[in-house]
Amino acid sequence: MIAGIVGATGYGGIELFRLLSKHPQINQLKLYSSSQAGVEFEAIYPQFESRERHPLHEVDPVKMKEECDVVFLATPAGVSSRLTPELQDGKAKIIDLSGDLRLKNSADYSAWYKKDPAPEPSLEKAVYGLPEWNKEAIRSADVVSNPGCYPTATLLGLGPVMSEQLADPGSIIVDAKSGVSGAGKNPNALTHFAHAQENFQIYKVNQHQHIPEVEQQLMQWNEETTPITFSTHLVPMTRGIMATIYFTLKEEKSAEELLALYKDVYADQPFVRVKSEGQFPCTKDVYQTNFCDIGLTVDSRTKRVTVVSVIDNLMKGAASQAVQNMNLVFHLDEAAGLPQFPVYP
Ligand SMILES: NC(=O)C1=CN([C@@H]2O[C@H](COP(=O)(O)OP(=O)(O)OC[C@H]3O[C@@H](n4cnc5c(N)ncnc54)[C@H](OP(=O)(O)O)[C@@H]3O)[C@@H](O)[C@H]2O)C=CC1
Ligand SMILES: CC(=O)N[C@@H](CCC(=O)OP(=O)(O)O)C(=O)O
Repeated sequence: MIAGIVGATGYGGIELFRLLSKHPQINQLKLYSSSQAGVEFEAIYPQFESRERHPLHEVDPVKMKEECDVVFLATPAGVSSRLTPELQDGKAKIIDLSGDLRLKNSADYSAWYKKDPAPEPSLEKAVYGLPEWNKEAIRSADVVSNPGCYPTATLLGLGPVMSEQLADPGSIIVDAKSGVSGAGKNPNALTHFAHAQENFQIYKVNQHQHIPEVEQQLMQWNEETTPITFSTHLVPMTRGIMATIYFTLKEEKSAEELLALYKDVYADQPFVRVKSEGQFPCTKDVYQTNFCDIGLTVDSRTKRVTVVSVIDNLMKGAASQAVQNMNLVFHLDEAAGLPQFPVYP
């Protein structure tokens, strides 16, 4: 198969390059760049030097949709909303890593992303690529919209209790933290080393663009969903997301009962690992993997549940989840080309 990566020079694109280079079903990689066509990928990133060279090609959807079997769009918001309509009627399947195709209501996209939305036919075609909850639809999709990094951790942490109508939706508070690579390769005032190191910051308070994405999926599970509190923080580390999620239950349950539910729901999902009682995950447990690790407890005094969900933002939060989706779209082994264990320590 031939895979194309648009935005290959960005953090998500580099991670796709690394994974797809070793994927058993990919025999050729075509890389596209909007700013450096003609330059070789290895000239920009010599750490990826090998016997093979990868020239960066111009972003030309007419060519791409016929020369590739699958095209990954690892581009900033506002790009795939324009590229997808031109790409979607060709041979290539599309997997978009940006937020452009995730929100079914285009007014929500305009309000939260402050950009023009994708056209309706593209939004209608796009299948939300959270494999653990949407596998069958992904298997027959032509266009997959890869979930956001924070929503991946949050939704995997909330899915079992929301789909079983156990959590009181109005009580949900998500306290999420991300490593700096979540902001992409270009530093800004928030992510500049001198500001971010030895610092811990909250950002986009009540304004994060992932809020409507999380609420959209919660609504699928429970129509009584109301707006949630969702806070994001920048941690001075490179990779990793931890979402600490708080809510109350509609009826009393012990941690043991909830863990049994989570283990049962995710029993057949190769990339979700539920911890044993009293154990909680940390971001290094999933470093450079496609895993989401989940731990939880119930506070016997407040009756509040605490769920802790961790992922690697560049992997399960972006590139490796995109490869997992590609595997499903092409009916391959869901784990093909994905690392089994974290890099540790
Ligand atoms: N970083 C993360 O942890 C996550 C990122 N995402 C999303 O994935 C997408 C990629 O993120 P990330 O890799 O971090 O971002 P980066 O900023 O690191 O890279 C984006 C790449 O997109 C390319 N690009 C920029 N403008 C255009 C354009 N107009 N047309 C085509 N390509 C363009 C650039 O490459 P070139 O100049 O060579 O074209 C750039 O290298 C974003 O939408 C992001 O929000 C989602 C989940 C997690
Ligand atoms: C640390 C950091 O800045 N993270 C980014 C994640 C961006 C992202 O993944 O954006 P989309 O999913 O909307 O494409 C943020 O919070 O905006």
